[in-house]
Amino acid sequence: MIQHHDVLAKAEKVVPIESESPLPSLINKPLFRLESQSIGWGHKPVLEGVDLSIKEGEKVAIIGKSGAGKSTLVHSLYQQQPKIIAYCGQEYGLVPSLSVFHNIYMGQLDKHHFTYNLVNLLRPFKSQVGKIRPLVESLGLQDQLFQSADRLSGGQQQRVAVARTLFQERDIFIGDEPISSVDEVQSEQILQLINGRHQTTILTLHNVELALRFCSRIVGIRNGRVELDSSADNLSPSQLRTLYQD
Ligand SMILES: Nc1ncnc2c1ncn2[C@@H]1O[C@H](COP(=O)(O)OP(=O)(O)OP(=O)(O)O)[C@@H](O)[C@H]1O
Repeated sequence: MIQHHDVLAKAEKVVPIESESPLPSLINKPLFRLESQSIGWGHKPVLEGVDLSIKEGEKVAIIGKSGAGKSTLVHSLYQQQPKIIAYCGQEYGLVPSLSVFHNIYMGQLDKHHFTYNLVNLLRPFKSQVGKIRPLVESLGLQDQLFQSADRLSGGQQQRVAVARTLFQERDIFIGDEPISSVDEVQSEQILQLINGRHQTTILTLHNVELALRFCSRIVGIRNGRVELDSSADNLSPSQLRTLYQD
């Protein structure tokens, strides 16, 4: 369980900032705000002194070398408002014996009655197949729609996990390395899909070129701190690569 340490005693907890406006869609309101926050696991902080405010409509890439604390940060953000966030973690969490269709359908399991889900498990409703088919086509999985997940390659499994997260149709998409196992072309397709379906996205990425192309803001983590927080317009790939140096 991620702990928000009170190392900095008055540090504000990560809380959604309530909009006071009757027209929230017209205002670039903060969804997350961290102030001098220490974040870690158990009693061990991974990140300290984190100041981070993320507003509706932002597309944020979290960059940093392996072990820097990217997952720790995005998972702590997810924990703040899990009901409005579609979260795609590094572990795919697929049910191996179930088909691609059924694994993706699980993204909306909570929207239907138990009986409906049971019938759909045994004999998929045409309406649900009709909703999921375009998604699998856009991810190049149309030939695997009724293939069980345990017969997929690693990259195919990752695309199913992304599809299941997209199928949740939530306001905010948080992806923890959602393109780590797919090729460059598929990476672009996935990032286009995520951006096309969500106004607000927070992605941990290792590909700095794609981060600059698909995200409007780059947050760089190094040595347990947020070392960079800038508009993507002002940055080059070589500048981002310095975050990977010791
Ligand atoms: N579930 C967990 N329980 C305890 N410690 C954890 C857990 N997950 C990560 N950590 C620790 O937190 C630190 C940061 O890990 P984290 O996974 O956030 O880094 P990362 O930047 O996402 O790395 P990667 O790019 O390899 O995914 C590491 O020291 C790691 O051992």
